[in-house]
Amino acid sequence: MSHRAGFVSIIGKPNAGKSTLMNALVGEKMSIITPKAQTTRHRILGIVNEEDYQIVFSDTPGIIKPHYALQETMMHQVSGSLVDADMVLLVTDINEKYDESDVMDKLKGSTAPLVVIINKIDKSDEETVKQKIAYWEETLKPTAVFAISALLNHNVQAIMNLVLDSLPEHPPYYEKDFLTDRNDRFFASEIIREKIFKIYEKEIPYSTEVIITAFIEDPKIYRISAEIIVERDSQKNILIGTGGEMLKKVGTYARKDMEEFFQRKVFLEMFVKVIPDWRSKKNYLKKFGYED
Ligand SMILES: Nc1nc2c(ncn2[C@@H]2O[C@H](COP(=O)(O)OP(=O)(O)OP(=O)(O)O)[C@@H](O)[C@H]2O)c(=O)[nH]1
Repeated sequence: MSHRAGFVSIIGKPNAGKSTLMNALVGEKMSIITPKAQTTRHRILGIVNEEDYQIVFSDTPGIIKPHYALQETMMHQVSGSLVDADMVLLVTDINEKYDESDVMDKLKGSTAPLVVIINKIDKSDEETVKQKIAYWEETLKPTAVFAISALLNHNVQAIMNLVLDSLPEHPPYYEKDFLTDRNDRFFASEIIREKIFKIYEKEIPYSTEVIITAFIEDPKIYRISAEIIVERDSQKNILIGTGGEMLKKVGTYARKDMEEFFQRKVFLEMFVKVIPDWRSKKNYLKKFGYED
């Protein structure tokens, strides 16, 4: 029996709904989703396996003009995901302005068929949807344009059908029981990071990195230790909160999500550590896995 396989790269501006779409396509909560921009820092693969095909979706960080070293490595990951793509899904937010010039720049290097996704139509009206479809057809001359709501899973199947129709004949790229290229440690740290993005304001989430320092898999319980890295003492104080109250909240929510994700009881301990300006230091970025 013939087998088809390919890479589908999901790109777009921060907050357009890339992670939500990937999760809807893959059907698992793989990429963390929060209302704040730039949540996704790494390229993450989500793999859909069936007997006769394998689709490798890759969710990427939102496209921006980089201001510090961490953002530079994030942008390299976007370019990397375009190189081997068999199809590119450009996700746009229907309620955002038309300026997508940095996105267009990134696309210049790509020869894969381009599909424009107009997302969040649940927050719009028919007339605007029509205008946006016309705008994207005219501007990018894509292979197709879809108007969807990733959040409500509206019209997501139509994208899936097109992806399936276009998938080239190829043996599987990954083992058929592989769902992602990331391990349990990665998801544990992403779950903690998601809670930090949800609970804290302003610069705290962007100044934070989460390192899993221990992950012990006992048959009945996972024992997980994490270090939360911030850039300054003042951030450490905010993160911990009066009497440790805020950090406790992070821990409680994160543990609940981990228990659901891993289908195990979880014991979670967290420590906060200051590394001044880690986001601008190449050696720390490398250590934290941001190397290209
Ligand atoms: N109303 C509505 N909200 C959506 C939809 N899709 C995503 N969102 C919301 O938009 C926000 C951003 O979604 P994400 O999926 O994290 O966006 P992203 O493009 O991956 O963001 P970055 O990681 O910052 O690049 C979240 O609050 C989502 O719930 C949609 O179809 N409709």
